[in-house]
Amino acid sequence: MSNKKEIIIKATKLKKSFITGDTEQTIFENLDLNIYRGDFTVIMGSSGAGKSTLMYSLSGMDRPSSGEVVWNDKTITSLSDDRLAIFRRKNCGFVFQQIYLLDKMSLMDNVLTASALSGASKKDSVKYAKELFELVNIPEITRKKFPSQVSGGEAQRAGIVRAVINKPEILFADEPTGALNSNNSTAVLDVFTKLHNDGQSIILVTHDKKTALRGNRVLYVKDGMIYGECDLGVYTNESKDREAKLNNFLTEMGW
Ligand SMILES: Nc1ncnc2c1ncn2[C@@H]1O[C@H](COP(=O)(O)OP(=O)(O)OP(=O)(O)O)[C@@H](O)[C@H]1O
Repeated sequence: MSNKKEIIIKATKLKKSFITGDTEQTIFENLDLNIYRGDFTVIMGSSGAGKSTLMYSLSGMDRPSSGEVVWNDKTITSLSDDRLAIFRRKNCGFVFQQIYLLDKMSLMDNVLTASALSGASKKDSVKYAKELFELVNIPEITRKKFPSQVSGGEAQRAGIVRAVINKPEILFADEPTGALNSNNSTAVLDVFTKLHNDGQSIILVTHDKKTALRGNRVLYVKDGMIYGECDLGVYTNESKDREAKLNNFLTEMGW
């Protein structure tokens, strides 16, 4: 049997620059990158290095200035805005540091609203939502609460349920534990680990080493390119070996 990993995203010669006033700032240029199915890919790098910008280009949330992003056989960089929005809705789940749940709806209704937009049947969605709420450890009583009535960790876990309810090909996360305390953070990271163990492909941007340890592949963005990458192997627990490997890698990268 071949161990060759299947590519989901192939990015070629990506360039992204922003023009502010009369100054052009190039964030990355000539960047080539493959993202593989089933990987938990972590993007690290110093503040302002372009981690989020890269994630936005890969997911179609933003367009690169030039270059190509191909998902399976679909070149998303040449889709119209409308088609790109449909593509994203179908293929991407997003989790951010800020949790954008709708305040006037229960956690369950927030999730069901997201699945209704995808055209899934209500019965199937309710069944799957219940499974996911179990997975993220949110009991039935809490699912009926409004976002203002739950903890930050519970709200973020519900946000993750909403992000994966439509079975996205890739779950994208940008500092998903950035606003959480240590216990809530661990509970959220445990959800990412469970999803990854169930086969979910994940791309996550973080500054945090503890978070990065949950991934199996760490990319380091620096000087407008993927400066280095580290194969951490699959997370089982925060073993000293993986931690040492990540520490050495980050030192090499100039972290
Ligand atoms: N819409 C925009 N207009 C102009 N400049 C932008 C825009 N978005 C990002 N930038 C610039 O691009 C650079 C990279 O930003 P980005 O948010 O990708 O960095 P990052 O590595 O994720 O940083 P951090 O870790 O601090 O969140 C920054 O210098 C930022 O100011």
